[in-house]
This record gives sequence, C-alpha cells and structure tokens, in this order.
Amino acid sequence: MNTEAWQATKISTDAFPLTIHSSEKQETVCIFGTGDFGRSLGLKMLQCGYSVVFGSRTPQRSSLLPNGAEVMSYSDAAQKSDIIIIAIHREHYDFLTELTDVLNGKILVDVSNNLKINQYPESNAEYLAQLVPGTHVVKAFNTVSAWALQSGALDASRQVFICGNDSKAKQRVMDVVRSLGLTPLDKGSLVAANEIENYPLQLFPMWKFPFYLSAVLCVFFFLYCVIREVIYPYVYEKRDRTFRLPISIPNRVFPIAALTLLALVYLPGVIAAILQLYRGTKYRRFPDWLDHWMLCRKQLGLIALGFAFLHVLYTLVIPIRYYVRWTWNNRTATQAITKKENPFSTTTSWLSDSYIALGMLGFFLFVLLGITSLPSVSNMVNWREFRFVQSKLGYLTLILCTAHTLVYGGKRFLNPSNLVWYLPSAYVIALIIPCTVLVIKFILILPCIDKTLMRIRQGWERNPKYSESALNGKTDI
Ligand SMILES: Cc1cc2nc3c(=O)[nH]c(=O)nc-3n(C[C@H](O)[C@H](O)[C@H](O)COP(=O)(O)OP(=O)(O)OC[C@H]3O[C@@H](n4cnc5c(N)ncnc54)[C@H](O)[C@@H]3O)c2cc1C
Ligand SMILES: NC(=O)C1=CN([C@@H]2O[C@H](COP(=O)(O)OP(=O)(O)OC[C@H]3O[C@@H](n4cnc5c(N)ncnc54)[C@H](OP(=O)(O)O)[C@@H]3O)[C@@H](O)[C@H]2O)C=CC1
Ligand code: HEM
Ligand SMILES: [Fe+3]
Repeated sequence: MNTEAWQATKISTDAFPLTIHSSEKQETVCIFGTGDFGRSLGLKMLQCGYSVVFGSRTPQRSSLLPNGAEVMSYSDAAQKSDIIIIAIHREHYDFLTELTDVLNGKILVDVSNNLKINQYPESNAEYLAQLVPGTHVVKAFNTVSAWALQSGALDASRQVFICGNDSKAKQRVMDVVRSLGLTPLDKGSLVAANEIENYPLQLFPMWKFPFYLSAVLCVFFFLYCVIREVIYPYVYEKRDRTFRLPISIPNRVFPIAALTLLALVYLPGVIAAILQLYRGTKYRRFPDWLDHWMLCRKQLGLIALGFAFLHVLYTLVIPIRYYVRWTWNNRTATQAITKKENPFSTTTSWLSDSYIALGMLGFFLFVLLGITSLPSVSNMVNWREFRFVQSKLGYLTLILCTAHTLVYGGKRFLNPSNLVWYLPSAYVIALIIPCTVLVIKFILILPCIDKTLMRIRQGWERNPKYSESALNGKTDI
C-alpha cells in the first residue's frame, strides 16, 4: 500500500477505537514487523478495541504506525502479550530463534505467503514451529490482503483460513478474527498450512477445467460449422458464404456450447448414481476424475449460462441483419413475380413458436439457477431448497432446452438431404449428451430403481463388506 493511501487511512482512524468501553480490559496483541501487513492489521485491531504493541528492529524509526500503538524491540514487545502475530517474510524468521525463551508457551500467528506454490519443502507455519518449538503456531490471515483489511473489500477476502495443532490456541486466534469482523474457517491441524499457503497463489482453480472444456467445445463446433456452411458451399457451389462467420455460425456455436455444458453439469450426477447402484453402497469414494467433475459443476453451469445469454443476444438481432432482410424481401418479390403464393402453414407456425417458447422458458429457469448460485442467495435457502432448485429445476431447464433444440430441428432432423459430406447439422451432435443424460435420468427415477438408490443414500448396503474395507483404508477402484 503506498504511503499516501496509508496516511489517508491513518488520519481517518484518529477518531478512536470503535468498540471499547473504558471499563473493559483491552486485550493486548503483539505484532512483529512494521511493514504493510503489520501496520494494516495493527490499525484494524486498534479500531476493534485491542491495544497493539509492535516489535521492530528499529523502534525509534517507525513513523508510519497507527496512533495509539506502542513500538519497541522484538524481545520487549514479546513480553507484552501471549498472542504474537509474525508479520514478517519467512526468509527473515531466523532471528526468532534468539527469542526462544521469551516466546516460550506463546501463540505465534503465522500470516506469511510465498511467491509460488510449494516454494519450500514444508509450509512456513511448520517451519516456524520447528524454529521455535516451545510455542503454539497457528496459521491465519494469509488469505486477507493488507488493502482488504483496510478497505473491507470483496467478500472472498474476508475468509480467514485457520489451522494449528493446539485447539485452545486456534480458538483464541479465531476469536480475534471474529472480533475484526472477518470469517474464520478452521481447516484442522498445522498439516493444512501448506494448502492454506498455496490458496492465495492459485488462480481460479475450480474454473480451469470448465474454461478449457468450453474452449475446446467452441473451437470444435466453430470449425464443424465452417466446414458445413462456408467451405462446402464454396467447394461445391462456388458460393461465398463467409458472411456467416460473424453472426450465423456463432449463433450455432454459443447455444450448442450452452446446451452441451448444461448437460455436462448433470451427467456426473447420473454417473454417480449408477456407480452407487452398481456398488450397492454410498460409502465408497467416487473416482478422483468424477469427484473433481462434481466439484466444478457450478462453474460449468455458470459458463453455460453465459453462452445462453450470448445466444439470446445473437438471436435478438436476427430480424435486423441485412442477410435476413434481403432473404425475406427477395422471397416476397419472387412470389409476386412468379405469382406463386406461399400458403400459410399452421404446423410451421406451431413448430416455430413452440421452439422459441421452449427456449424462453428454458432460459428463464437457467437464469434462476444462476441467481440461486449467488452466495448471498444460496446462504438464504436451506440445503433441501437449494437442491430442489439446482437439481429438480436444473433438470427441467435441461429438458426445456433440449426440447427447444429438437423442435427447432423439426422435420430436418434426420433428413439425409441435410447431411453435408456425411456430416449432420451441428445441433444434432449437440443433442447426443443431453438426450443421453435425460434418458438415463428417466430410467433412474423409475420407482423400482429410485427406491433402491434412495435406500443406498440412506445408508443401506448390498454387502456391508465394502464399507469395512473402505474403513480399513483399502483403496477404491
Ligand atoms: C447456472 C447454474 C448454476 C449452478 N450453481 C451451482 C452452485 O452454486 N452449487 C452447486 O453445487 N451446483 C451448481 N450448479 C450445478 C448443479 O445445478 C448442481 O450441482 C445440482 O445439484 C446437480 O444436481 P444432480 O441431481 O445432478 O446431482 P446431485 O443432486 O448433486 O447428486 C449427484 C449424485 O450424488 C449422489 N448423492 C446426492 N445426494 C446424495 C446423498 N444425500 N447421499 C449420498 N449420495 C448422494 C447421488 O449419486 C447423486 O446422483 C449450477 C448449475 C447451473 C446450470
Ligand atoms: N502485504 C499483504 O497484503 C500481505 C502480507 N502477508 C504476509 O505478511 C508478512 C509481511 O508482509 P508485508 O508486511 O507486506 O512485508 P513488508 O516487507 O512490508 O514488512 C515486513 C516487515 O518484517 C520486518 N522484518 C523483520 N526482520 C526483517 C528482515 N531481516 N528484513 C526485512 N524485514 C524484516 C520489518 O519490520 P521492522 O523493520 O519494523 O523490523 C518489515 O517491515 C509476509 O509474510 C507476507 O507474506 C500476508 C497477507 C497479505
Ligand atoms: C430467450 C430464449 C431463447 C430464444 C428466443 C431462442 C431462439 C432460438 C432461435 C431463433 C434459434 C434458431 C437460430 C437460427 O436459426 O439461427 C435457436 C436455436 C438454438 N437454440 Fe435457442 N433460444 C433461446 C434459448 C436457448 C437456450 C437457453 C438454449 C440452450 C441452453 C438454446 C439452444 C439452442 C440451440 C442448441 C439451437 C440450435 C443452434 C443451431 O444449430 O442452429 N436456446 N434458438
Ligand atoms: Fe509488503
């Protein structure tokens, strides 16, 4: 944080601690290090009613510290409190070994991050515990940035992952985290420190697979449509159809990507159910690939929703496109010249209005799924309500969008004249996964099968030996 911003924050906090009453004893917290993070955290603690003592190599020179905080040498400061926050980079921890006596029995809070994932053989917190063994090391605050501490920014950065071997020490630190208005999440023993330290270094870990999959789908279907709708007419009819590249073809790729990804959100659930039926138990872990796939369904669903939005936007502009208007005018003029009337067809009207209506209903539910996945909304519903929307209405969305595409295809569906170089229309390929998921799901909800699946989910087992072997740590398939 630059000094001006820092100065601004500092002045604004001269109006002093917000929550303390003179009678209550102020808890003292010691912070080692007067850098960006130490100062931000110290300021936040003062505002929340703590008294703060900084340890510094140069106490006399620490000008930028928040009003009301004391600063002294590391060993003097360590004696002022039993909670010491080490706001120092791991590379500079070694001097702490000289303070072993004064730190003995104290709670050391390791807030450090590294520059890259698994930079060291052990986590910084475990390294600190090795350096000063007589202390209780607790990992905390590393996922909160100095800036977020002051600006109270995004919700995500308010989550403070905690881990440590001593539960009392962990509890003390979680109380401090809560009193700063942050959300502590206990991740267990100090072994979890490595994962916690890697966390701020990851970039959208749950979005990687969905993004790559979407990119592959888009490229595949774009090239597929270019072959069918630009190259084929050029090779066989010497017609230039490149004008289809900016809108016509994207308005095939986006809806097809939306439908395929939507189906891929529900396919793992169906595979999981088949696995549970086949194994006759729910007590065996799903294979890793299925686990990871189940965990990133939300991201797949949200990307699918994004493609559906694009499809609706591209569809809205159909009537204003030159190519469409020219085709309509030309058709009208041809009819007038050839005096050939094109009789109104109720069936065609039914078909076209129904597929559009199905698309709109499907899109409405799609948006509802997206809204319920917003943390502020999903925190308001209980698990059953959430599952009802996400699973039941989710399947209804899939049914409507699949029906929308089927009716859109209508009679052209499997008409051989629609094949181009033996390639069917792109949407025919796009329908394979959604129809497969819906057919299997339909079989799974047949009462005879659903009853068995429900029993399995309530803990029944075809032969209990599986769970015993799983409990004895026997690996899964
Ligand atoms: C726009 C959009 C937003 C989405 N947002 C989210 C989101 O925020 N969070 C989210 O999780 N998903 C989200 N999804 C994905 C999807 O809606 C959900 O994962 C949904 O719950 C999947 O339902 P399902 O029936 O396929 O599987 P689930 O209901 O998750 O069940 C999957 C399988 O797990 C097993 N199972 C389920 N319940 C039990 C049980 N009680 N005991 C034992 N085994 C059980 C069964 O084998 C079941 O088939 C979103 C999707 C879309 C399109
Ligand atoms: N900045 C941020 O947003 C976040 C930082 N962190 C973690 O907090 C810790 C501190 O980060 P940050 O405040 O940005 O770092 P800075 O470099 O800004 O401050 C580190 C402080 O450590 C002290 N220190 C002690 N010994 C040494 C030494 N040998 N060399 C240099 N400094 C020393 C210094 O204080 P003095 O001179 O008073 O002794 C110095 O100001 C790091 O572990 C970082 O990973 C975690 C989350 C977010
Ligand atoms: C407001 C909602 C929607 C409307 C008005 C709508 C309308 C349309 C129209 C007019 C077409 C024909 C496009 C063309 O001929 O160029 C179409 C095709 C299609 N739509 Fe939608 N749609 C909607 C929502 C959806 C949703 C939510 C999905 C899937 C998740 C979807 C999937 C498809 C597919 C796969 C096609 C076939 C694309 C192709 O191969 O040409 N649509 N839709
Ligand atoms: Fe810094």
